Amino acid sequence: MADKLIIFDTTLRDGEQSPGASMTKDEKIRIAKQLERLRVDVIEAGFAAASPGDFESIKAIAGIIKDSTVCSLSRANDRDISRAAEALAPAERKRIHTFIATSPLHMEKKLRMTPDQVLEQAKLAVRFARQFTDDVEFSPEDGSRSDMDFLCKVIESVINEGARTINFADTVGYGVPELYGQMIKTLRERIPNSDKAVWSVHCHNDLGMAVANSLAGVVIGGARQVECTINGLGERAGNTALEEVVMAVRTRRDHFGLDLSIDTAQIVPASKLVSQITGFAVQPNKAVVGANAFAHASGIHQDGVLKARDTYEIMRAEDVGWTANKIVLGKLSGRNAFKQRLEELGIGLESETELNAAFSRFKELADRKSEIFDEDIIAVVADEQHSHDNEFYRFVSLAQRSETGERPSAKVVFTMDGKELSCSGEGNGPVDATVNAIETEARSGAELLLFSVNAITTGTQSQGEVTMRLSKSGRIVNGVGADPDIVVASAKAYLSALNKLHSKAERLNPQL
Ligand SMILES: CC(=O)SCCNC(=O)CCNC(=O)[C@H](O)C(C)(C)COP(=O)(O)OP(=O)(O)OC[C@H]1O[C@@H](n2cnc3c(N)ncnc32)[C@H](O)[C@@H]1OP(=O)(O)O
Ligand SMILES: CC(C)C(=O)C(=O)O
Repeated sequence: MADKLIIFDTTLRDGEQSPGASMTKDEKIRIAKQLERLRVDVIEAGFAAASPGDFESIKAIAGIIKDSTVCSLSRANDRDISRAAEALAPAERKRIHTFIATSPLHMEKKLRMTPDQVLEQAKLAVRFARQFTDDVEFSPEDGSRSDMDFLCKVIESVINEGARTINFADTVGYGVPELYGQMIKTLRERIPNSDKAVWSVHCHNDLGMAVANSLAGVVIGGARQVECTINGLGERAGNTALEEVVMAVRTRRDHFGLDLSIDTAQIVPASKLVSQITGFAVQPNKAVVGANAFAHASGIHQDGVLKARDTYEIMRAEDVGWTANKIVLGKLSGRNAFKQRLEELGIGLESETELNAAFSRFKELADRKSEIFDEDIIAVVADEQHSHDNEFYRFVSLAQRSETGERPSAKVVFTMDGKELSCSGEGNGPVDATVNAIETEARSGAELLLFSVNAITTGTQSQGEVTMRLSKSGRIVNGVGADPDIVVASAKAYLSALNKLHSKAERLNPQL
C-alpha cells in the first residue's frame, strides 16, 4: 500500500495573516465546514492566544468539525498552550502546534535568547502541550536558515518530549527545492529518533517556490505532511497552494506514489468560497482554480481538445469541481433546482429560512439578469449570510446621479444599529460620492486602502463584485459586496467593511 500524504490546511491561521484577509467567526466556520467536505486531514483553525475572537472561532470550529483534526498554533509558552488547549477542548481530534525560532538571526535579534534557552523552552513547551493531547506538532521557525547541528539537538529533544509531527518551516521563502529537500533528508538521517515523528513541510512563496519546495521536501526529504492554504493565501507572498500540491500528487501518482484523502471535486468550491470571503480575487491563469485553467482559446488547441480532451488537458475540470451548467438557472427556476445547485456547489445552508431568503435574492437577481451562473449564486448566498452575520450597518437603497461635466452625487439609505439613515454626498465619481455620503453619518475615520471591481461572470449583465479594504487604528479589514450595479455593490462592500471594523473592535473591546 502507498504511503499517505497528510494535508494540513492553514487557511484559517497563516492564510488569515495576509493583510486584509481577516475573517469573522461565522466566515471561519463556513470555510472550516468546506475544508471538512474537502476532507483535509488537519484544519489549523487559528492562534487561540492571539485574541478573544480567534479563541472563540477555534472553539466553535472544534465543536462543529468531526472528520478533520482541529489544531491551534501557540508560541512556546504555557499561556499560549493553555489557551490553545482550552479552545480545542470540544474537538473530537485535536492538535496543539507549538513553535519557536531556531535561526541565529531570530534567536538573537527577535527572541533575544541564547540557543540553550531556546532549546530548553522548546522542550518545556512540548512537554506542557503533551498534558492536553498526544497529538503535538513542533515547528522550528525559520528552520531553513538555522544551523544543522542546533536543529538536530532541538528536534531530537522535542521528539523525546513527545512531539509527533516535526514541521520544518521555510518561514521567509528562502529555500530552493533541492537544498530544502536535502536539509530534511539530512536531518532525518542524523537524528536518531527521527522516525518517531511525521515530518512536515511549511513553505512560503516569497520567491514563487513554495509548491516546488514543499514537493521537494516530500520527494527528497521524505516528508509526509504538507502545510498549505486554499489559493495559496498567506503571510506576504502567501503559502503553498493546497490545490496545486493535491493535483500534482494525484495527477503524477506515477512519480509521487502517495495516497491522499482529499475529495478533489471540492477544490473549486473551496477556492471560490475563500476568495469570496477574503476579497482576494483568484488570478485567471492560476493553476487548477483560475478561470482559464481549463479554457482553450486557440484553434489548434480547441481542435485537439474536441478530438481527444487529453491532448491539452492533464486533468479533468470536473475532477476539481468545475461544474458544467447542466441546468441553466434563471427567473423561471424553482426552489428545488436552486437547492440542488447549492448542494453541487458545496454550499450548506443552516435552515429553511436561510434557503428561502437566499432564494428570494436569487429571484430578484434573475429578474434583472437573464442567465444566472454559479458565481452569481455564490455571491447571492454570501451576500445573504453577510447581512445576517453583522448587522450593525445594513444597506437599504441608493440613488446616484452622474452626468458629463457635472460633479457626481449620491443619496444612500442604510441602517446603523437598526436606525434608518438617509445621507447625501458628492465626489469625483459615483463611488466616491457614495462613500462620502455614507461617511457623513458613519464617521468611521477609516482609511480606504484598496478598491477593486471584478465582473463575477462575463458580459455587461454580469454582477460586479467589489472589494473595499479599510484600515483603522492598525486594523485592516476587507468588505465585499455584489450587485449588477457596481455603485450599489460598492456601497454594500463599504458597509460590509465597516461592519467588520465594528465587530472586530467589539471583539477586542467588548464594552464598546
Ligand atoms: C511565522 C509565523 O507565522 S508565527 C505566527 C504569527 N502569528 C501571530 O503573530 C498571531 C497574532 N499575534 C498576536 O496576536 C500577538 O503577537 C501575540 C498575542 C501572539 C503576542 O502579543 P504580545 O504579547 O503583545 O507580544 P508581541 O506580539 O508584541 O511580541 C511577541 C513576543 O513573543 C515572543 N515570541 C515570538 N515567538 C515566540 C515563540 N515562538 N515562543 C515564545 N515567545 C515568542 C517575542 O520574542 C516577543 O516577546 P517580548 O514581548 O518579550 O519581546
Ligand atoms: C509557525 C510556523 C509554522 C509558520 O507559520 C512559519 O514559520 O511560517
